[in-house]
Amino acid sequence: MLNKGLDMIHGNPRSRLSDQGNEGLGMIHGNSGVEIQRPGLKKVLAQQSRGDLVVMCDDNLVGVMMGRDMCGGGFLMEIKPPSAGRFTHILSVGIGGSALGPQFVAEALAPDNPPLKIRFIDNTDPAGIDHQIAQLGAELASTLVIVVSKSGGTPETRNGLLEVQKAFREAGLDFSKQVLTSDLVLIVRKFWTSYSSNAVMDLTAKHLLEYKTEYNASSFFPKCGKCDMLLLPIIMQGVAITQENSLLDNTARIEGWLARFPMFDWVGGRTSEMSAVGLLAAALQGIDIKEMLAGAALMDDANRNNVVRNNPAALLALCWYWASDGVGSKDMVVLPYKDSLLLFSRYLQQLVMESLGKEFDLDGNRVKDIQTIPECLVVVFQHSHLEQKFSVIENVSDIVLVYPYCSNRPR
Ligand SMILES: O=P(O)(O)OC[C@H]1O[C@H](O)[C@H](O)[C@@H](O)[C@@H]1O
Repeated sequence: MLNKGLDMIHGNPRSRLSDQGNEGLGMIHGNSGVEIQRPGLKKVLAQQSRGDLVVMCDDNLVGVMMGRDMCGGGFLMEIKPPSAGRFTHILSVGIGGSALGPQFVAEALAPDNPPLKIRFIDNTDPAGIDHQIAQLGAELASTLVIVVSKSGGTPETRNGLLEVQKAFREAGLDFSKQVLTSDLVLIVRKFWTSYSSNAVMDLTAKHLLEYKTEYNASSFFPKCGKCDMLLLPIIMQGVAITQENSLLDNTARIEGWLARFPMFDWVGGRTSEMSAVGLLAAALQGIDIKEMLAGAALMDDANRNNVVRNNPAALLALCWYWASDGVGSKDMVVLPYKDSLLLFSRYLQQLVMESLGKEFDLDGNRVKDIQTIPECLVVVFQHSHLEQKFSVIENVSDIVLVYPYCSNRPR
């Protein structure tokens, strides 16, 4: 799972770089159609965690947001909404695998006061959607909407998007008109392609002006107060993360949304957290996505270990297999002791039940191995569970209990 998720950050899998000669490349731009094989990937992640590289995630808001100016000040690109000074909120619209990962990560890893606070519309309940929009109130004007759907046609997500667009209209904010012309998008893409290939590390005002001239953009680029870098004002309100040519992709393209991040068919929606689906929202909340990727790489290594007792995923699977007689005869109940892991069980539920709840295995054998993780059980369940165990019934062995824990709330 992790490997696929990690590979995703390198964009188009069609061409490959070998391990050799990768130093300094590190970040890969999706348009260049490059993928790094695993040994190279590890090296890249190590470099990223030293902070000397920029994580690129295709066409490429993560790259944009991660970019620092030469003097180490604010973002090189100043991204702002058309009707407010700066973005204050993200409204993420998606469901299932396109919502649960980012939700879990926001709950577990976002700083106490993130630069952008995130809200989710992940169901088609009209009252729930209205509630999220109403709570934004006037801050809708400073809200960046990210619409995530691998298929691009999921009705719940489409409903959420339509409701959000309606709310923008009613607030006098035109969702689609408030996006930038493709000229400047081109400039941004070209800029980052150059930056990411190390061709241009000494980006100066002059260099950016060349782009400005080349694409005849009429925007005014203010200078950074501390160095010579120019700030590119990017005006936008809507971002789509979806498969190319999906309904959502076409909508975003026709309506001229600023950014469209591709999702690839070989990445399962439920395992897409380490792709643009999870990384974009995380980066915008100020979560260190380089550390996320480095941590994922560590787990990826651990879960490839052939020695079962050193392989956490294999151990968990084996325990569950053993405890449920190999046929999923018991449910797994996940009790996070950490408040920050509250949504872990909900994320895991989708991951496991959708992956394993199949009638046939990969070889076409009938397995009907229906393994279940009941809906999000929080640690308070531990309280009632113990009460039940010690006072009412003796036997609660119809479930497998898992207690995820981490010593500190990561920052
Ligand atoms: O990302 P989408 O295509 O909109 O699909 C959203 C979700 O739909 C269903 O729930 C599928 O079972 C999930 O795997 C998927 O993540």
